[in-house]
This record gives sequence, structure tokens and C-alpha cells, in this order.
Amino acid sequence: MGTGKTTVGQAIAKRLGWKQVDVDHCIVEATGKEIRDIFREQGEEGFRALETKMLAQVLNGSIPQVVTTGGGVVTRKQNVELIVRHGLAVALRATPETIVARLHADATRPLLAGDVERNVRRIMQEREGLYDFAPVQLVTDGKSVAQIVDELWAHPAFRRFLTQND
Ligand SMILES: Nc1ncnc2c1ncn2[C@@H]1O[C@H](COP(=O)(O)OP(=O)(O)O)[C@@H](O)[C@H]1O
Ligand SMILES: O=C(O)C1=C[C@@H](OP(=O)(O)O)[C@@H](O)[C@H](O)C1
Ligand SMILES: [Mg+2]
Repeated sequence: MGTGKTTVGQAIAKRLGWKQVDVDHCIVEATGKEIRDIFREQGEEGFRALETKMLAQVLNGSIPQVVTTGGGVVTRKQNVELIVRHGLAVALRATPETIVARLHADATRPLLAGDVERNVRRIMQEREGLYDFAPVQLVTDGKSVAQIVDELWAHPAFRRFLTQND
């Protein structure tokens, strides 16, 4: 959360001339409910079930596309397998300090509600290693969205992916 997936995904999609599909946005559209209301009414398990269903649907959609997911998508092995099978995974990283600075005033992420810093640190620990599968790893601290897009653009695995899927 707060590493910039939705924002950077939008920017890279624009540069590629591809559409961007954000799985969280699709869930909100399909259910007519905000993410925090889904968590409140159905708990995290209910949200994860919707997320897996929507991820599969989106990844089977028309290509080319940039798909952005919620950070918790990696907590289900099945989701990671789907992502690996369908495209090039890009993981965005940030330190807890950066994430707290970006999200401290944001009430849209139910898992961070309350003590944001403590929750960020706990969730990062719980998810240690779960993002390592992605062939592209980008550190976002102190970088503008444009800088991150440039780094992604120049990344050898990204260049290879574009060439192979031309
Ligand atoms: N590189 C960046 N530098 C500063 N702020 C950023 C950067 N990337 C994203 N943000 C801001 O951080 C917040 C979270 O970004 P978002 O794209 O929603 O992240 P995610 O989808 O990973 O949760 C937003 O307010 C966004 O404008
Ligand atoms: O990491 C998580 O468990 C979550 C991340 C959120 O998306 P972002 O990573 O885009 O903030 C959203 O899917 C939901 O609040 C749960
Ligand atoms: Mg997002």
C-alpha cells in the first residue's frame, strides 16, 4: 500500500498508449461499494475472494493492458501464479517512512486504520519476501512518478518483455 502502484501504473499505461485496469477500482465498480465498506461488511476474507475473482477476470481481458492490483494480492499463491502466467510483474518498493508520509491522511485503506505506522510495519513484516517473485523491482523512495516510469522504461526485463510481445 502506498508504494504508488495505481499512480505509476496510470503513467506507464499513458506512455505505452495502453489501457490501465486497476483491480481495486473494478471491485468498487462491480459491487457498488467502497473497499472499506467491503472490509467492514465481509471482512478481509470476503474482500480477498472478490479480489481473486476480479484479478482472474481482468487478466483474461483484452491486451495490451497495464493491470494494477492492491498490495495484498500476493497473500494468495493462486493470485501470484495468475500474474506470472499473464504478464510481466513489477513490484514497487518503499520504506515504512515513505509509505506513512504518503498515506497518513488517507482513510481509504482499512488495514491501516488506527496506528498507521504500526500497521504498515506489521504488514510489511507479514509480507516479507512475497513480492520477490517479480522480475522488475523498483525502489520509489524520494523519486517522482516520472522518474519511476523512466526507470521502468529502461529496465532490461521490461525492454525484453516489450520486444517479445511486439
Ligand atoms: N513517487 C511518488 N512520490 C510521491 N507521492 C507518490 C508517489 N507515488 C504515489 N504517490 C502518492 O502516494 C499515494 C498512494 O499512491 P497510490 O498510487 O494509490 O499507491 P498504491 O496503489 O500502491 O497504494 C497517493 O496520494 C499518490 O499520489
Ligand atoms: O495491501 C492490501 O492488503 C490492500 C491494498 C489496497 O490497495 P493498494 O495497495 O493499491 O493501496 C486495497 O486493495 C485494500 O485496501 C487492501
Ligand atoms: Mg492502488
